[in-house]
Amino acid sequence: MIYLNENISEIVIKVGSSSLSNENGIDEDKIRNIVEQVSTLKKVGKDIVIVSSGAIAAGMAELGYKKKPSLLIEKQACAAIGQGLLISTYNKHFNENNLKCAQILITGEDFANRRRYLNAYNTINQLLKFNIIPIINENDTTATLEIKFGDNDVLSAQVASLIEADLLIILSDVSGLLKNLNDPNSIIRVVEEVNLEIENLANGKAGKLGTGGMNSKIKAAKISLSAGIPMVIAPSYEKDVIIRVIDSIESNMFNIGTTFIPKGKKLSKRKRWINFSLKPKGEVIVDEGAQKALLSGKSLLAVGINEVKGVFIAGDLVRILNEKRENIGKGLVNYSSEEIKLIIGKKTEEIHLFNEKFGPEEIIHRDNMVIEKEF
Ligand SMILES: Nc1ncnc2c1ncn2[C@@H]1O[C@H](COP(=O)(O)OP(=O)(O)O)[C@@H](O)[C@H]1O
Ligand SMILES: N[C@@H](CCC(=O)OP(=O)(O)O)C(=O)O
Repeated sequence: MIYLNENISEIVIKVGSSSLSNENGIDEDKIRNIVEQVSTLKKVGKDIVIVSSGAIAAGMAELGYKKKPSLLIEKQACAAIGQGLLISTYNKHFNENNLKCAQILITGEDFANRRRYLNAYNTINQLLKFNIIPIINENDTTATLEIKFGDNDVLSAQVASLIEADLLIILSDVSGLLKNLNDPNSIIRVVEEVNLEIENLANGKAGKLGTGGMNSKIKAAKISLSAGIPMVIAPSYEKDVIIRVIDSIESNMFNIGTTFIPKGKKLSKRKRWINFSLKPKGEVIVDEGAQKALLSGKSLLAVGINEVKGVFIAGDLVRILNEKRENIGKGLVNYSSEEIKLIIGKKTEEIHLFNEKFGPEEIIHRDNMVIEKEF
């Protein structure tokens, strides 16, 4: 049965390396199977964006690697060799189904730059209008460790959040999130909150061909849920898995994979971008009064700041910590670390007295702040 509910019209499908390759490189049968399911969904009017791994695995096979190389530069070379092969395989099978696909390669740096982030959004949207299936991968050849998304699970959740998709499906080589890796029956069917107990289930290792492992799928779930988007980790090897996942959500049966259901408050798109696409460049330590003000939704003023750490410029993201060094949240600063040091603990009137050029009174405006409150 094909799901026709209009509520789920935009779907991001992440395909892990093990779901499309084997020790000999790209596994055409696996790709054909995914492409055929996507084609079925396109016929009933769904918009599909694929986030596909597999470039490194494809390149490894070409170079005769038996296991994943450890050096980043070797992986980058493998990805450069494999990415073309990967896309041409998708292209061949989509063409057989009278569909076209497009390649998009992005890095974490692209998403950290708001203009490029919005450009990515516009391009994906235009492709969808053209009825073309965007196939996104991290640009492994240019992404170094500091600017990497790290894995495609997180990238797929960022993409789902960017286009405000209705559903994110992560296809992998496991039946879902397991309590015990050796017992497929220990699957958790529904997760409503990604708490420590859930985070601790991920054992930190990826499979032979994968990169992110379960850790990164849990990180992806946090991003997806903060955007109000349900996410399902599902077994790519099950017949008609994508269509069954959609059915499982539609019927509230949750009978395939692990479904993460959004329950909490949804963050605005801008706050999601601040929270998940940018890396903090420093820290501000605030006093108790400021902590209270921030938790009740106010902006951060100089008077509540005790200390500044790191070197940053206006517009950078910084962490906000309390006096016990517990995390309160993050925000974009209106001033550099050097400027803030000059006005720490001062009231706005005092600051204006000695520097009339002083701009906005907020060091971090509440619209540019995300409260995380991990204490
Ligand atoms: N609690 C868990 N439940 C299921 N899989 C887990 C868990 N903890 C770690 N894993 C590992 O995560 C792997 C899937 O991630 P990964 O190898 O990155 O695959 P993919 O290429 O599909 O992203 C599984 O094969 C499994 O070894
Ligand atoms: N960008 C890499 C994939 C990295 C990755 O996250 O892999 P996986 O854990 O298999 O989804 C590639 O194309 O090989």
